[in-house]
Amino acid sequence: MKIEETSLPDVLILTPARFGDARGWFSETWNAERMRAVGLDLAFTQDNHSFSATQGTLRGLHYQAPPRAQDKLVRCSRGAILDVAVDVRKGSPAYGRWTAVELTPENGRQLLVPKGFLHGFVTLTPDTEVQYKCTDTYAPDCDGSVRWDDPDLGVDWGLSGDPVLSAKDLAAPLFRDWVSPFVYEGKA
Ligand SMILES: Cc1cn([C@H]2C[C@H](O)[C@@H](COP(=O)(O)OP(=O)(O)O[C@H]3O[C@H](C)C(=O)[C@H](O)[C@H]3O)O2)c(=O)[nH]c1=O
Repeated sequence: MKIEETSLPDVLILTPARFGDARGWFSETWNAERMRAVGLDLAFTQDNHSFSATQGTLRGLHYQAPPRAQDKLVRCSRGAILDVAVDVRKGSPAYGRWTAVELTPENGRQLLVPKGFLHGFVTLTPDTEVQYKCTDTYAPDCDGSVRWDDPDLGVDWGLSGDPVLSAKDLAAPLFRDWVSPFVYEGKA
């Protein structure tokens, strides 16, 4: 597993090795024992899979608040996405800063988005599928979001037109009107 930093110190890119042969290739997309050995001790309890038919579908910026906060390991198994994480841990030196990484089945990249970060993605092709592991199960009462196009965050989604959004995302609050439930406790 290749582990790379992004422009946000605690958001990592994990790219599993691919073992090729005449049939194609095999890859371990997650191995808890190997990851614990390099200091990534994550107990995933839920796997998610979403399909977005239209290019330019934007899901985000979302979080699940404590005590049900989730670390997420995100990968794209069909199509392509620009995956975005925003540090919203009060007291973090990177508070309000974002990073974006292109995930495709071809590049095999997975984005590790820790607790305390907003998460969202925009699809770069039609018929895109995203699969991600979470370290807590779904808790609707703790589910929250912030505007994808918030002017203070200034995320560059690379969009050429209006995105396809859910009603929930259309109604999300602005960053300045929102109080983060997360506190920075040093490196994730
Ligand atoms: C997140 C979730 C949703 N649902 C149900 C609730 C709704 O009936 C339906 C769609 O939910 P939602 O519109 O919140 O789905 P997304 O817009 O893809 O939300 C996700 O998108 C961003 C990228 C995330 O990181 C989060 O995992 C999550 O917020 O699935 C469940 O049953 N379980 C779940 O864990």
